[in-house]
Amino acid sequence: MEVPGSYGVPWLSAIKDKLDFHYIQGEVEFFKSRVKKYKSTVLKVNFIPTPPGFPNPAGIALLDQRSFPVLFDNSKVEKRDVFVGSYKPSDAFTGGVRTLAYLDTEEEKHARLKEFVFQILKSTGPRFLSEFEAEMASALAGVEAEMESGTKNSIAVSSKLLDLAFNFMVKAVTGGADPSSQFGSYGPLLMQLWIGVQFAPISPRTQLPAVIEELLLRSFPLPPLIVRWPYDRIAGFLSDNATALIDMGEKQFGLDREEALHNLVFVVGVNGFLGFSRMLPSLLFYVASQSEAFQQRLGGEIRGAMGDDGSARKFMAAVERMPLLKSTVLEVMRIAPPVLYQYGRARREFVVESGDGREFLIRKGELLGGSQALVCRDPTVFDSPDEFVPDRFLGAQGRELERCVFWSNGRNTDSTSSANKQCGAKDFVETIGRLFVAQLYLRYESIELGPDSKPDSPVIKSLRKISVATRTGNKVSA
Ligand code: HEM
Repeated sequence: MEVPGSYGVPWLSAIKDKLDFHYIQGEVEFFKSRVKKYKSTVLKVNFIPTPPGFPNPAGIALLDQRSFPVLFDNSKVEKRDVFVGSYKPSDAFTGGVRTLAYLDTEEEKHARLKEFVFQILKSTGPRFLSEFEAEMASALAGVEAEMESGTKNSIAVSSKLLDLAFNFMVKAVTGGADPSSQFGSYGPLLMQLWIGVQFAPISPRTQLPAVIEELLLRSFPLPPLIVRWPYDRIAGFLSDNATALIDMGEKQFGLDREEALHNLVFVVGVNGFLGFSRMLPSLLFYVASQSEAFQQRLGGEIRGAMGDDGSARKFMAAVERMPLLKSTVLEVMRIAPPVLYQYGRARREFVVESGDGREFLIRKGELLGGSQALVCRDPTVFDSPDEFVPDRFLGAQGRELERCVFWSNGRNTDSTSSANKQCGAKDFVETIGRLFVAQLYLRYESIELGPDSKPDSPVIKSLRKISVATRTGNKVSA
């Protein structure tokens, strides 16, 4: 059967669709309204970015739990230069190197570079956790000091979480080199500039007026030269301080030093910093938005498993004894996946089946894309899909559902490998998510957010520190 939907009038309809997507309907309604109109969860759409600067927006959206996973089938879908749809930022953004994210599994370099990333995680794994723990303690101390100064009623924490994401990633890969010694407090800003300009045409809505955003950011690719200076500074810092990893890339994986370096910058900046700068605020938002009773229950589980020792070492030993923590973090990844879209291009002609059992013909070369925000809320799989239900993944039935969460470019029950395109740090990311929440509730009994909090920008109104009675209770139960 032919895929329903229409691309409309060349250029004009694509531009109208882009305006709908960003400014008129919004990203979720854009897809939902078209699903309703064409009565199909597999349909033709114009993806962003669009003409004039980006001439090939036509694609097929896969918006249900049955069709979406075809994107992870390497025999049918290729990922060569389709990291973010039809848009491929110039290699000049990454020192002239075409980095791992843009390589298909059939390219020989893909497996080598992915193994390099696995080895980075393996060789620096414990360091990632301890740097995270130290940076988080310092971020929370900063929030508490601001609260105690009494000058503000509530504290916006997004910028502190950005610092946390930046510092722990950079310190972990450099073996502890302090980025503030070179960048002062501007490290995260340099990284944001580089990422922002590189991905401007497909970025979420900014705070700029729509017309300016449209003309400035979304009409044509921006020249890499604009962010050459911040990029060179970050790459220079890693080149000077992450020599052990670059040596490893060269000796163990036969990479060119420049290739190892620029892939490392991409991993630290785009994969790590950008990913965590989206994930940490939404973790805080969803967990702290729950009732006091839930926070007590979650905190009780964490403190019961870990006692007073909040160290990363103790955390790893106790992690399997915290099922509610695991379920809660996965529910945040389901309701607010940090990366919203997945894309691929049909390697050959094949048939895809939609959630309602219809079969559609996909032709070789067609651009395919899915919205995790919709697929992870597919009502045929998840009860109350728009509600945050932290217990969702508990028990045997809950464990069955884990396979239907897709934040990592693969099923949550799949394993990343050099033969697939799943996030190279899938397990590690969930571990950091759990460590983050555990650190919160080892320190606080409950957290109250201000009414102007949003998932991407939580505002803390009050923090109730662990009482002596709770502490004594932990010692008894630990
Ligand atoms: C919250 C943090 C993170 C999130 C949400 C995340 C998510 C993702 C997603 C969705 C992809 C697939 C992109 C695509 O091709 O469509 C991906 C790829 C990848 N991620 Fe992550 N990631 C995170 C952190 C990290 C970290 C810390 C590392 C490494 C230290 C990492 C390493 C990678 C690598 C190497 C790939 C490319 C895999 C390949 O091309 O085969 N990620 N990540």
